[in-house]
Amino acid sequence: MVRTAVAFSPGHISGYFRRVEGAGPEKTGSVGAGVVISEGVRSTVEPARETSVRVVRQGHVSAGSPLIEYALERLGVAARVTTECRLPIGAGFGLSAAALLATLTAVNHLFDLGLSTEEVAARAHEAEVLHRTGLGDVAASRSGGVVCRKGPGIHAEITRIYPREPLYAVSLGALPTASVLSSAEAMERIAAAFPDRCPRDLPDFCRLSRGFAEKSGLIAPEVRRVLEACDAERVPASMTMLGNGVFACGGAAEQVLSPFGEVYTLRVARRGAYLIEVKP
Ligand SMILES: Nc1ncnc2c1ncn2[C@@H]1O[C@H](COP(=O)(O)OP(=O)(O)OP(=O)(O)O)[C@@H](O)[C@H]1O
Ligand SMILES: CC(C)(CO)[C@@H](O)C(=O)[O-]
Repeated sequence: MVRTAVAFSPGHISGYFRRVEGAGPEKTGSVGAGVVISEGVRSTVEPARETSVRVVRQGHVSAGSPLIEYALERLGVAARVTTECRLPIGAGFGLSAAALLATLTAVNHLFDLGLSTEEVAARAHEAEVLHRTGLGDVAASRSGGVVCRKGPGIHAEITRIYPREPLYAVSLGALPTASVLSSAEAMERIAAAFPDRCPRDLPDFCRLSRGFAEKSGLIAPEVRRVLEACDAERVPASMTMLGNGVFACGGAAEQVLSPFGEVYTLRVARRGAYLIEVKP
């Protein structure tokens, strides 16, 4: 029987952020706030002669993931990797970071690399920043909660609160993170829109995020229509950063979002990436 390791990492919805450029990927990232969510990525790995990645979502399989391939090469290992998720990719659910954290957690055990959880996160963060697929998602998804990141990278001070109420989200399509992070103009608008405080609770997170989204100029017309429907029912809501999607909180949110697509009911995660099993 082939030795196999399986791990899971929660995803992360970023509500507002500001890029922080440091000397090298370790000190580069973002400050901001987001919610680590119960849904994420499950990764199954087994040793192989060459690395290959299969990305499975709702029965649909695609091949390849440059950032996972990069991270495994840096570790000097080769594995057959299968990632599985329910949420859509590229839609602002932080799945690139979750795929990295889950895969590297599994690989660490599969090959007995002896990396600490901090080293696993450092390598995932490096791959994210270099590929421009995220800035603060790895730091957030290392643990659970509604997070407020006060510095860039995985060593920064992060506060976490754990509300029990769910968050609801719909996706209207992908918005490749790299396309926004590569635009100097978008980064300037984003920096000017940054609300300089941490959220008190989930509704406060939604409101601070909305103020940021409005000023950032990132809201596409189809996202605007959903936000207007939320406003009409006084449901606090904002845009998933960075995706064409909306998250909302409060009892009426599910009903208000439902005409616009599949509504995901998301719990605030209680913990970060973890190993599920190693066999045999
Ligand atoms: N589940 C996954 N398994 C493997 N690779 C993934 C997965 N999700 C994302 N990726 C990698 O990340 C790239 C997309 O990155 P992007 O940052 O746009 O998506 P995301 O992380 O889902 O969304 P966001 O960062 O906007 O929250 C994909 O091209 C793929 O290489
Ligand atoms: C850049 C970003 C919005 C992409 O999901 C996220 O990584 C963040 O908040 O830094």
